[in-house]
Amino acid sequence: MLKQINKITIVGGGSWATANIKMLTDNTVEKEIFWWMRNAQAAEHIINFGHNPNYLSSVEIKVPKENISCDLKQLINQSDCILLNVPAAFLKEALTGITPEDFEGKKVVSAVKGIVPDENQIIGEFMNEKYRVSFDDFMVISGPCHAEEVALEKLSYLTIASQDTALATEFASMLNTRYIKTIVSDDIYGTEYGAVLKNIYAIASGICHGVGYGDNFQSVLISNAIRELERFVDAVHPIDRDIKESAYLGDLLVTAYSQFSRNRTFGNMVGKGYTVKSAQLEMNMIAEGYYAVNCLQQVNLQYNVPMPICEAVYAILYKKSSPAAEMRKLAEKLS
Ligand SMILES: NC(=O)C1=CN([C@@H]2O[C@H](COP(=O)(O)OP(=O)(O)OC[C@H]3O[C@@H](n4cnc5c(N)ncnc54)[C@H](OP(=O)(O)O)[C@@H]3O)[C@@H](O)[C@H]2O)C=CC1
Ligand SMILES: O=C(CO)COP(=O)(O)O
Repeated sequence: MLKQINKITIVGGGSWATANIKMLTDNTVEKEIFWWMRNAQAAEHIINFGHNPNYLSSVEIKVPKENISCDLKQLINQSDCILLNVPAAFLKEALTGITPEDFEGKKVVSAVKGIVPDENQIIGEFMNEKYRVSFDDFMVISGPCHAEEVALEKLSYLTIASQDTALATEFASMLNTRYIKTIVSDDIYGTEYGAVLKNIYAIASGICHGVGYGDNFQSVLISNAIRELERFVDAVHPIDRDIKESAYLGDLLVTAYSQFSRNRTFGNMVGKGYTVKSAQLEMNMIAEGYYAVNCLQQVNLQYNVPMPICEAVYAILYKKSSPAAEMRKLAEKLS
């Protein structure tokens, strides 16, 4: 079958974008990679020294110098596939000046694990509604995988989801390496919402740790979290899915327990008494779950799924509820 993807633009300059660049350029399937980031100084540094100065700086960047730019429109127009990798809260800003025509005939991949604020849409819905990207041309990269472990070439598994599983299989073949294995799925909604929710549960896990709960309680929290996640994705998009698969349970586990998790680290700081603002300032990175829990409250107005863990995190982050008191209340609702 004719190859559909030949030229890929990665949109974003953070850790996960850097890790995606590494995977795509370590993989030997023929393709050309372009890289957009908003930070001109960082782009200049990468062009001169071959390393991202701000994120995963040990990774050697093998993108041709002339393919790294801050001009997104030009890069999109040169590509047949666009991989979105900025945090959801900044996606609209990153796409300023880009029109539906720019995306015409292109494949779009989301490596974002968040909800677009105000629109309260997952990335597939947002790209479909605002940029007329058909769900048949849309893919999601997810699964339990921290950028830091990709940098260390630790064996990791990614799930590529699309309605068009032949397209997902083609894209997956461009990520496989000695240290990356890929799984193909057709569950865009479950994969996107699963990734959004696990970030919120990782914040809950961090908060619990921060206020002093131990491993025994953590495991009860996470076993309740996977049931809450399943209730929600089944309500939004009821298909036959096994929530124990790596894209759902696996991603929840790695984010809730890993030392590398931004969401867990952020929650831990909040549990220890940092304000939301000071925790955010302390981290050079973005905890998507902070934005997502606010959007999710809105989305769930349609579905009314019982979500006590999300509600507790929302109350702590947005209503200034005491983490210790909120977790004590939550503990009464877990089983
Ligand atoms: N890191 C990981 O292991 C994984 C991350 N993801 C997902 O990838 C997405 C990107 O996250 P990640 O790469 O980790 O991000 P990081 O936390 O590593 O970096 C933050 C990114 O956000 C950008 N940013 C910060 N503030 C602003 C702002 N005000 N306006 C515009 N952009 C801003 C930064 O740009 P700048 O450098 O120019 O400030 C940078 O690109 C998220 O949805 C995340 O959930 C998914 C799987 C794994
Ligand atoms: O999605 C991730 C791991 O699969 C990354 O999670 P964090 O953003 O919490 O680091």
